[in-house]
Amino acid sequence: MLLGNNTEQSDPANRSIGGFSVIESAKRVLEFLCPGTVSCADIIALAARDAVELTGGPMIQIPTGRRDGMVSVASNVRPNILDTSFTMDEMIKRFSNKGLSLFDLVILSGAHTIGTAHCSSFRDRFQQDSKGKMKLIDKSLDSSYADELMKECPLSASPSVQVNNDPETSMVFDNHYYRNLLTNKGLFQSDSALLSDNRTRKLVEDLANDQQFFFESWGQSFMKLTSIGVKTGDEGEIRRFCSSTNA
Ligand code: HEM
Ligand SMILES: [Ca+2]
Repeated sequence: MLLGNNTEQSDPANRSIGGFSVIESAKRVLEFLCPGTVSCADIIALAARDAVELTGGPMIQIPTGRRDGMVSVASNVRPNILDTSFTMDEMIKRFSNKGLSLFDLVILSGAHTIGTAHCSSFRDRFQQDSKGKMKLIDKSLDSSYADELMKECPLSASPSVQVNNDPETSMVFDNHYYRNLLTNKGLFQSDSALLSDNRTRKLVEDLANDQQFFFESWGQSFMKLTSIGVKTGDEGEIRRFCSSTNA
């Protein structure tokens, strides 16, 4: 079972993930043309790869042949992802558990150059006092940026309100994310941490100054990301529908 109580999708950390119907449509076409061949895991990896290219990022070739898992339990979610509140050491640990380096952490975080976030993922970085004035809680956040965020995310805001991750070029895969970090305008605490930490500051500066360097590095780190824990051979299966296992 992949949907419903206690599955990976049911964990609140996964609540904002969308696009499942798009993956299912791609699967429908593939099953019609070429049954039992392309896994849902491959479709998702290729969709992520294509999203980067379609928004102006680097073109990357990645291997296919992933097989789909048969087990989905909510308790597997939290230990395998990061939270925006993590310290640098916690992030490094989670990444190294997957064979990813400190370099990969800085490069892959650059994905926050596109897309959006719900207010709840950064609202604890500032507070609104009784007069409506912004009080900065996290001093690594630029206060005028925090002011803007508070206006977009007032306490009265609906939980569905979203803001752009990279306000000026949220639809463009560029190195603007790193430029934002340099001016203390990282949206999540986990973004700001990359500039605050001595181990990663220089790399952030280099990426902010050299988009080509970001694009080349992205190719390498994304390749590693899409190779983690891949099932091959007789492990798993090729699902017929991405929303359920075959059995
Ligand atoms: C380093 C640790 C990371 C943390 C703590 C983190 C956290 C988050 C959070 C909280 C959001 C907003 C979710 C919401 O409120 O709707 C988000 C959005 C996003 N993240 Fe990350 N993320 C991390 C790494 C990554 C990586 C490695 C990638 C891709 C390689 C990535 C790609 C994205 C994208 C594309 C969005 C925007 C999604 C959308 O527009 O729907 N993130 N991230
Ligand atoms: Ca951008």
